[in-house]
Amino acid sequence: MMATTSGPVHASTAKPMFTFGVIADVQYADILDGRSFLGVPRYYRHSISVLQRAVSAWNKQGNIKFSINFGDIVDGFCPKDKSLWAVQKVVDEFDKFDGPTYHMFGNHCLYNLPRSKLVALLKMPTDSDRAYYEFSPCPEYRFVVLDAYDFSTLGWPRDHPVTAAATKFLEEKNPNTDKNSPEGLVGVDRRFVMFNGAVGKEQLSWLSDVLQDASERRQNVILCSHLPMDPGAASPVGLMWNYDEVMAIVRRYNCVKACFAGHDHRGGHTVDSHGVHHRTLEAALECPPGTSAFGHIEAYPDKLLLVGSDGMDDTEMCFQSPARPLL
Ligand SMILES: Nc1ccn([C@@H]2O[C@H](COP(=O)(O)OP(=O)(O)OC[C@H](O)CO)[C@@H](O)[C@H]2O)c(=O)n1
Repeated sequence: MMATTSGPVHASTAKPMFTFGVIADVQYADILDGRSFLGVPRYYRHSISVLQRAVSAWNKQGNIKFSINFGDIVDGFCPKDKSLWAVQKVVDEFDKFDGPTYHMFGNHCLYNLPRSKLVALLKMPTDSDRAYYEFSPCPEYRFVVLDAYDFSTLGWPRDHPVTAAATKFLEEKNPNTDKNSPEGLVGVDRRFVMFNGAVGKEQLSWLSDVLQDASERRQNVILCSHLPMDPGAASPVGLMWNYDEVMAIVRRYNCVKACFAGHDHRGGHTVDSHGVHHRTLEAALECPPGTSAFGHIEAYPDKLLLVGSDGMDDTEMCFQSPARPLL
């Protein structure tokens, strides 16, 4: 039995259908250690060692089918003339893993490089500049990777209509001169800061179509996003701007079993009122030298089991409604 924040995890005797690796917020930069805005130590050079340990553990385990990187591959403090080099250096480490890695955008990625460049560098499986996509590792499971900065002030060209619309939106929601500051905002309204973003209209409609199709196929869906989507699993200041709209779509179907995210570095876990698990993953960046935050997740027909390294809590996520046979 393993220790967890959410109760005891019972080692399963059954074989998982598949297993995948997870890591979040590497935020690598070739700079001296520093601190977050709130004073939490950040180890910019050590974070790539955490990734190296993750890849080595996944390869050693031998049955990790793919890995998911939950965004913020490099830090905003990375000198901009080194951004391309730093992203490539981290991608090269992921490439040492014996399987594909699925990436998503985080705010720090977008402080460094434009969206179009990142889509290519991160080899996102899309046929355009779109940074959201889905894949199915087996007939019973579907993964949806969201672009949580599709509607945001980050990453789009200055004269792009999304930049103008998102700037106006933030102006209406956040009265502070510094739009990264949540000062004066109360409760979940604290999420209306510039380092967050939203899933845009077209992406919402695409999500609804994917979930409809997954429901018809009786698939378990796992939503992946850099930004958390439930206040029980993250601090309000880390939430997606329109997490409520995304969750309203999720609740039209009952195929989504878990939502995974990064961004809020201390991590968290909750089960929402509809039985959906929300697990925010602990950040690689904030692991003191010699420690690590990564894990692998075993997928069963009726649950997910996250087995974490020292800095990532183990979590058993039992589904409220078990998977049914395919039609
Ligand atoms: N209260 C704050 C918090 C942050 N900032 C500034 O915003 C930029 C991004 O912040 P940072 O902490 O680096 O963002 P992360 O994505 O690493 O983490 C997100 C949060 O932890 C979510 O919970 C940076 O320039 C900060 O200085 C701010 O002004 N005021």
